[in-house]
Order: sequence, then C-alpha cells, then structure tokens
Amino acid sequence: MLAEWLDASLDGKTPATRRGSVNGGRFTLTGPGLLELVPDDPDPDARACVLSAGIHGNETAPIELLGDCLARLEAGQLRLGAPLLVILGNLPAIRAGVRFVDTNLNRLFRRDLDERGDEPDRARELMAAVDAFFTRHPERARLHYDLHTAIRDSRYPRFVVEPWAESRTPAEQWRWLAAADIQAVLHQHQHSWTFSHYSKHYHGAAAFTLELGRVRPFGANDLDALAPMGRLLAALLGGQTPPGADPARMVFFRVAHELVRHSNDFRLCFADDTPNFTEFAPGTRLAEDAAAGAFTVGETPLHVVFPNADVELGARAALLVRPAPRPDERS
Ligand SMILES: O=C(O)CCC(=O)N[C@@H](CCC(=O)O)C(=O)O
Ligand SMILES: [Zn+2]
Repeated sequence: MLAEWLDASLDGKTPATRRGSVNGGRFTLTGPGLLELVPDDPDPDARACVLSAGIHGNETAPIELLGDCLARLEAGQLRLGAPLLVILGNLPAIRAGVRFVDTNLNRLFRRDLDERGDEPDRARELMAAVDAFFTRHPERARLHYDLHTAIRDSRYPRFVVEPWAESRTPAEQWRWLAAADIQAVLHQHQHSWTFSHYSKHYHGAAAFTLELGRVRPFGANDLDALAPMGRLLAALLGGQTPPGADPARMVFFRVAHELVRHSNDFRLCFADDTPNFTEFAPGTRLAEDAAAGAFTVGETPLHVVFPNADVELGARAALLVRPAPRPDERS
C-alpha cells in the first residue's frame, strides 16, 4: 500500500485506501503527495520527522530512497517508532521530469507569500501540512530532512546545506550526518526561504537540505552510495538513535556571497560543467551582469556551489563559499 502510494501519487491517481495499518502504527494519506504515519508505541525520545523529496521534480534518487524505506516498513523489516510526515513536493514537475513547471518551489516557503500560481499554491499546502504535523506532536524534538540531488558534479557528492536561522542545530546532527556518509556541510549566511529553512525558522526544527549525488532519471541512480543515508532514515523512522561518527570526517563551509542574476545579459565566466566546491583564486572574474557589473574574487579564494546562469531574474545564480570552522570548534 505505501509503495503504491508513491506510484499513485506520481501517476496522479487517488489511492483507494486513505487510512490503514503499518508495522507498529497507522498511516493516513492527508492530501496529494502527503503521507502521515503515527506509531502505536513511540519511543519517548523519537523525533517528529518530516522527510521530503521531489521539491524539484527531476531529482529522483531521494524519491527512490524514501520508496525503499516505505517498502521495508510495509514488508515488516522496519517497525514504526516515530511520528513521520513523508512529502512528495512538486507532483506535476516530478511527472514531467523537470526541476519546476513555472517557478522554483524551493524559494517560496514564507508565510507572507502572496504570489499566485500552482507552485505558490503547493508551497502554501506544504507549509500548512508541516504546521499541522508539528502542532500534533508538540512535546517532541523536530527534524526535517529535505532530500535533493544536485545539477552538477561535486568535489563532495553528498553534502548538506544548513539553513540560516536563530535556532541552533543540535550537535548530534553532525555525528548522524557524518555516519550517513555526508562529506561536506554548507552553512547559509542569511534567510533563504527554502523548505528546510521554513521548518528551522518557523518551527525550530533541526533542518537541512541534503544533496544526495547528481540529478538522474528514475532507475539510473546509484542507491548503493546512499545506503548509509538509508540507515539514518530507517533509524529515525524506527524512533531509534541513529549511528554516529566523528564530524571531523566532513568539511565545513560558510556562504560568503550570493551571486544573483539581475539582468537578461548575465553570464558566469567559467565552464558550465564546473563541479560544486571548485576553488577560484583571488582576482578571478566569476560573473558579468549588465545591471550589476562584474564580480571578481577578492583577497581570499572562493569556492562555487550551485552555479546556474539560467535562473529567473532576481534569483540566485551561485553561492560563493569559504571553509569554516566545525560547529563544535566555534567560539
Ligand atoms: O545543483 C543545483 O544547482 C541545485 C540543487 C538544489 O536544488 N539545491 C537546493 C539548495 C537549497 C538550499 O540552498 O538550501 C536549491 O537550489 O533549492
Ligand atoms: Zn533540488
């Protein structure tokens, strides 16, 4: 039934059953692409977990990873021990195999959003679903992993973006992510209005955007490389403490500058296939924009992440980042 939910959501069909039992609990399909699971006998320390995928429609590995977790729950190989909200984000974009249909859903997660259209409407539905879920479990620590894959190759194929917010990320997260074979962490420097930022900013959740390899079509993903991440998700679903490892395995970066596309006459001055985290030396010209002028690296090197010249006007065309101290080493 749960694995069918995934297929039915992607096919645009209404599943026949909206409620039912799973090993250790109950599930409810609360809306298109929205599956809520409640354990009968939750572990007292279990987190209230939001796991989302498909916020960008062509990022399929996370959907396969979540499908695998749900199939194992259904087969009785996992037992539900934590409240869980599973989300498939942009259903029309997933069906079309594109990043988005009209506008980038992952820039719309703000409560004062007044834009109109399908993606803004979906952002409002998803924000309401997250609000209702966390409100139903007020006593529990909150967690949101928003699972993505990146457009380009990367010097660190698996990395997380930590959204900026007032609340501090619990130290256990760095140990869990290291054990899940995450290779790098990127701290945001300002509000970003992404889905993970929403849960951290408005709900104080431990929240990340996880980049789990590169964009590929369904069936072409290397799920073996994601087995340690699958173990982290399975432990969260089971309400157990996930395995931990030394965070020093990961490399930490912080955003220094956001390159924004201000005009139609905008270009990045490096090759399209430049991998994420590539370093550029002082004096290198990185972008030219008819409205904002050129951007050149200053006195310290910068690494480029998520370069994309083909974004909407006013949108982020790249993050420029620098190595940062580990959170446990910060003063
Ligand atoms: O590879 C790329 O250029 C984009 C991959 C992607 O979708 N990344 C997320 C990161 C969100 C964040 O900054 O937290 C995005 O751009 O929405
Ligand atoms: Zn994405």
